[in-house]
Amino acid sequence: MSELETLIFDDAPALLETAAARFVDAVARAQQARGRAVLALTGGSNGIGLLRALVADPAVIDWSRVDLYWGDERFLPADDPERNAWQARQALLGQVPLDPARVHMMPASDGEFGDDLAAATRAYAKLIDDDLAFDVHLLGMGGEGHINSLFPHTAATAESSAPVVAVSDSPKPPPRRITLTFPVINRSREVWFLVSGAEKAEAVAAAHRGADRADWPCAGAHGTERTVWFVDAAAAADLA
Ligand SMILES: O=C(O)[C@H](O)[C@@H](O)[C@H](O)[C@H](O)COP(=O)(O)O
Repeated sequence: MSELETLIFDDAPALLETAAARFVDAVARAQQARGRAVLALTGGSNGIGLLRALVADPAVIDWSRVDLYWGDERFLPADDPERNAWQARQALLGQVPLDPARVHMMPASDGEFGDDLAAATRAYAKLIDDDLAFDVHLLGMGGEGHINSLFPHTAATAESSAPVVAVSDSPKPPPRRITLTFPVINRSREVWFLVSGAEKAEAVAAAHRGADRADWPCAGAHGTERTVWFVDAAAAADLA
């Protein structure tokens, strides 16, 4: 039976402090149980804020046994500061002893596949084996409830088999993106939402009442073992 935990904090810094401590613990537990920790990172202020919080004491994690993937990415040149991977590298990844072979960034538009979004998407899908389950999949969330690049009422959000899809017309710029889908998000052992701000309150409440994921994508993401909502008081304002 999967557990739902909703943790409410005064503000985003308090939320990130606790999420970082729990992250360290989750990585250690996964490494102890299965020899490695398989993680899906996310962008946004809190997704990157969590990585920044970890840089304070990086030695508490055995980075050599961490496998990193991304929940979504903007299909832009590798050195574009809008890319989640670029921001993650600045925040943390450039400063810890990761095994480069275990850092699976989504392709950039000036990489191996050039500007071919479909080929880049297929290549990333090859990395996501049927039995790959993230120990922790981090998620930020937009005010309309999007997670990764799964926006309300879109084909990517409705996808029920492909683990990775291309988005060519994202309602939020930039339009071209690559995203993991619900079939793979929902194989994760733990799904963690990192959400702050009053503009997120309606979506937080929709997810907690089990809304339809087509309307509120955030309502469709669950860990097989645990789903944790780290929210600040403003984002929790509409919870019963
Ligand atoms: O895909 C994007 O264009 C955004 O970066 C987005 O997905 C972001 O991660 C969420 O909107 C949460 O962002 P915050 O953590 O900044 O609220």
